[in-house]
Amino acid sequence: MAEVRLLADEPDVRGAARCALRHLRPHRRILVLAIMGTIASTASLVAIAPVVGRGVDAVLAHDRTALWVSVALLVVVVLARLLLLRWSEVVLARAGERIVHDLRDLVVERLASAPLRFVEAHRTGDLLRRATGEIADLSLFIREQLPNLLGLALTVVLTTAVLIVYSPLLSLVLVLLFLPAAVGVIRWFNASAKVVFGRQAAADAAMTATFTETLAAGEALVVAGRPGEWVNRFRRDNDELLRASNATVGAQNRLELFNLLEGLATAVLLLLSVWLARAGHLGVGTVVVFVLATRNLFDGMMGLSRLVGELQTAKVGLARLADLLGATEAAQTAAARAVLPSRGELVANGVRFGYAEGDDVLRGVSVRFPAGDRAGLVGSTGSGKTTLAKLLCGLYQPDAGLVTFGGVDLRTVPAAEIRRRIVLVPQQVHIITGTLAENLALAPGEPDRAAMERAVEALGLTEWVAGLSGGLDASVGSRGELLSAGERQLVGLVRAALVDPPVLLLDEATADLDPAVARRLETAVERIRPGRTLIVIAHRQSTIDRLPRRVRLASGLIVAGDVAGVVAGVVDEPGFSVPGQPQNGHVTTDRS
Ligand SMILES: Nc1ncnc2c1ncn2[C@@H]1O[C@H](COP(=O)(O)OP(=O)(O)OP(=O)(O)O)[C@@H](O)[C@H]1O
Repeated sequence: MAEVRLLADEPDVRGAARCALRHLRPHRRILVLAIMGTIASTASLVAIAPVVGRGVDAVLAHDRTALWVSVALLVVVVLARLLLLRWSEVVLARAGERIVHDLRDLVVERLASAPLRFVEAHRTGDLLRRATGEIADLSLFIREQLPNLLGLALTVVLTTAVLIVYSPLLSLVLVLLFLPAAVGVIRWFNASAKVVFGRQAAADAAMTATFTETLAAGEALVVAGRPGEWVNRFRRDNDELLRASNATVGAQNRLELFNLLEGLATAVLLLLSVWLARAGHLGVGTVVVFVLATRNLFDGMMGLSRLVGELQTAKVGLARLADLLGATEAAQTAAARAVLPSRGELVANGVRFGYAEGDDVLRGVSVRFPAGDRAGLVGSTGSGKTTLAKLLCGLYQPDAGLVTFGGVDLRTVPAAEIRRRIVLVPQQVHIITGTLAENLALAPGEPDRAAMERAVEALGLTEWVAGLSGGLDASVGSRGELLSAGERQLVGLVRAALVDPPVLLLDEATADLDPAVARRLETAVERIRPGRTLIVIAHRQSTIDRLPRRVRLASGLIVAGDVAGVVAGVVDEPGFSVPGQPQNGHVTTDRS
């Protein structure tokens, strides 16, 4: 497990802002433009109250010119507010969509090049939630919450300045009445927000993950007569999400105290300002400005407090997304540049590997496959054959020991280069919804139709393809449901032939194969073989019998009485080693 850093369900939100800034940087020009628009539109909003106050004073002073100037000014600021607000909303929406588009691309790119162990070690639904839901939350943040946050914060600051300019005394009363209570409410909210929003995001991801997995396992559950299990598993996660959501609503309700504070403060201020106006300490225009501006201030504070809640969701989502980008970036920076030779010996030396810490499946496997070798990898179920095959083709990296091809350590070679030289046809060949040709096109190197036809012919599969309705354009159904396990492997073999690698590893399908398909597979394997190394994880006796050499994994985990732990390796020649690496491999080569 040394090669992957696992994702946290509730990652620390502290690094999230830094990560966001990094990804926002390429879009800074459009963001700065939109932010300036938001600032100007907020300034126009705040200017409305003083302009109205000026108009009221002009009416009271019977000054028609001043009144008309105030009316004209009011029209200008209201129009400016509307136009600037709309403009900045459009610009931010565009910027948001662009940022989110780039992030989606980046996440998929990172996931596509992440180590297989990283993808396997996480629930599909969790990765899906981070790659879609969490990015959508970020998009919402940029399009709506960011302009709101800026607008409201600026409204509060500018309105406070207006209030202080118009009446320092009333402003002081307002601050004394409102501020300590407001700070208290926000602190009370924050105390629970840190926990509940993270818990809700994790519960949401868990529910998505369970839903995705149970959908995939639906057929198995129905066949086993236990569809209720699906519902039960989902219900457990759904109930947890409900509890987490209730806790979030509870935390958000704490913010409703602002309404009460607002009512109280407005009442006190109104009474006080009327009293001050009657006593001649304040002009009526000032009272009007003060009441309007106070309203703005409360609206701003209320909006801000609500946003604080929404921002927690965005922050937690961003932290989960940042966690994914950070973990997959670490894997990328370790990327290597070496090139593999076109022929060579494939060697595993002292290879140790485990899926979980302290539970090694392979404990010092050493084995050589010379160029052009034909070998069967055999052993009981769970002995680690597939695991070894994945190590031999660089899909996993050993926790200790080395895998080399032509003397080059696979850890130093980029994944795409390894795929050109060593191809694994897995037990369950992955098929996408579409046609046979679309599936063959997934082979590296973007093969064209002529190359596909040549490969099909070379493997002796022309008749099989012609028998499918539509030939290469035959639909394989949803995720290949129209193809049998053996036929999927035929697709995998044609993909391999399109790459033309010097080493082919075939993890034979265990399912009972239709004799006709089994024959086709055998022919295809024979035809693909010349000149290349062929390693077959053999499950069928007929395959084992045909291979001249067998490499046996003896219970990849435990061999009783072996002090070095488990030895599952097999080598033709014992005793080869790589400097600095332990050598635990045992030799059991069968020759027919
Ligand atoms: N992705 C995985 N995550 C965790 N454990 C795994 C994973 N894949 C395999 N294992 C475990 O590793 C051990 C070896 O599995 P592996 O599939 O390599 O054996 P195998 O010899 O190929 O078995 P079979 O013949 O049934 O295909 C098993 O105990 C299996 O449960």
